[in-house]
Amino acid sequence: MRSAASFKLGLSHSAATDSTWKVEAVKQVEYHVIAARNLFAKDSTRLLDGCSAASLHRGDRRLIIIDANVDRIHGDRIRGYFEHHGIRASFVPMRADETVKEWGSAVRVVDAMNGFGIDRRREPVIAIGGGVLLDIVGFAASVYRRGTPYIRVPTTLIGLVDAGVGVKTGVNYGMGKNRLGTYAPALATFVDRAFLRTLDNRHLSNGLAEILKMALIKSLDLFELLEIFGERLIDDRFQGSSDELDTAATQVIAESIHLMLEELQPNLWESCLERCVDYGHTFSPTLEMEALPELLHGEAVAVDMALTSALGYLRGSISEAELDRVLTVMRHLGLPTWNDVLSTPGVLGAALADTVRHRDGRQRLPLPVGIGGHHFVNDVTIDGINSASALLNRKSDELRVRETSVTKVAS
Ligand SMILES: NC(=O)c1ccc[n+]([C@@H]2O[C@H](COP(=O)([O-])OP(=O)(O)OC[C@H]3O[C@@H](n4cnc5c(N)ncnc54)[C@H](O)[C@@H]3O)[C@@H](O)[C@H]2O)c1
Ligand SMILES: O=C(CO)[C@@H](O)[C@H](O)[C@H](O)[C@H](O)COP(=O)(O)O
Ligand SMILES: [Co+2]
Repeated sequence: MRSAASFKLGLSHSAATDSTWKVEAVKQVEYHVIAARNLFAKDSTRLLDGCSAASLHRGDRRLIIIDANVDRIHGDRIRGYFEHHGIRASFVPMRADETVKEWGSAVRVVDAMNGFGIDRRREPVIAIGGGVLLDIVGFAASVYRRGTPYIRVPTTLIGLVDAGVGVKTGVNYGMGKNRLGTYAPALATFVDRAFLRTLDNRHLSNGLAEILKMALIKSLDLFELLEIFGERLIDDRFQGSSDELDTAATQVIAESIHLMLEELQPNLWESCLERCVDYGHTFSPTLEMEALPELLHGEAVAVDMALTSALGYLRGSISEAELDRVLTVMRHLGLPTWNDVLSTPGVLGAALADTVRHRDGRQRLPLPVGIGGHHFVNDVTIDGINSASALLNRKSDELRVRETSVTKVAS
């Protein structure tokens, strides 16, 4: 018989005292964001080869959760692709917009996984759709059997540059934006801007808000690209109908993803809550939910960025000329700089208070420094926000008047 002393244990503890065990483990994470034009063209093997983890060669069937609108427009082509490559694909079309980004939709995905009898490790769920669909499917997959692999194919601009590249999943709960969620990277995301051909102007503008966010806090170069090409990229739906627009579309999307991943990779689990990518997301979660369905996600982010740019000007971190330049670009990109929800009594204070709870008791509020820089502040007061809101209201009115007179002169 072995004596107790002969057991070799990996964890250390002292038998002489009441024991406590400390467990430390590191989880290695690897995922891929892969640019792939015309992903579902029959001769494209990008999705098949993808990367070893996301390869479709493992097993010959797949569960595909697809945004119902995307299915209506692109479904035949996508079905044809899987048939062509001998993969038995089960399609589950789902309505996916902010008003149904809720627990019940996640349950529908869980039901689909149960119905399909998904093989937990070798049959990644494929999510095809906008940010809402990706967030819902990612959430459901991450809790199903405590984690089932999934692959993302974003079909909106927000999906391509933001919702498809990070590790956050979630659904709204009550008035709480993304109140239920997990950190769960997809195996891979395939970024195919051909999908943007069928996206309407408003949703293209919506995605440009998140690109503008990256520009305002990190890159004057990207901001200038948006100034020069923003409107034309919307008209062209990022399809690259000329060499110049093709280069601009590629640069804007790639740079935005790159800047985002630069911030995410060292802080994937948000152990540091001073995140510059939270810019535009201090007041907007509350504004978006209060105004739902009037404000899209990117529009609420734009209103927040306009407000905090005005605040930055009043605090001396950006000049008035820079503030005007930012507001002008927003308008050119088809984004609002104002929404009346800003005037709802108490809403800005409540929004800040909720964000402070989200950021472990401090504001950690990213504010612009010039265009392309940022710093974090913790001393914003309600009076300061109200002054910024009043200034923004006035400037937004002036912009509208100027736009109306320009339109009159043009007609
Ligand atoms: N997880 C993250 O890190 C992250 C990051 C940014 C945003 N988000 C979330 O993303 C959501 C917003 O995503 P969104 O802007 O993509 O909205 P969305 O998913 O609601 O899509 C917008 C609309 O476009 C339709 N659609 C999708 N693709 C289309 C296409 N190719 N052609 C025509 N119509 C198409 C959809 O059916 C929908 O009606 C928000 O809920 C936001 O919180 C998540
Ligand atoms: O909107 C999102 C994620 O939902 C992104 O654009 C953004 O970069 C950040 O993740 C936001 O700051 C949101 O963070 P959180 O409030 O969901 O924690
Ligand atoms: Co966002």
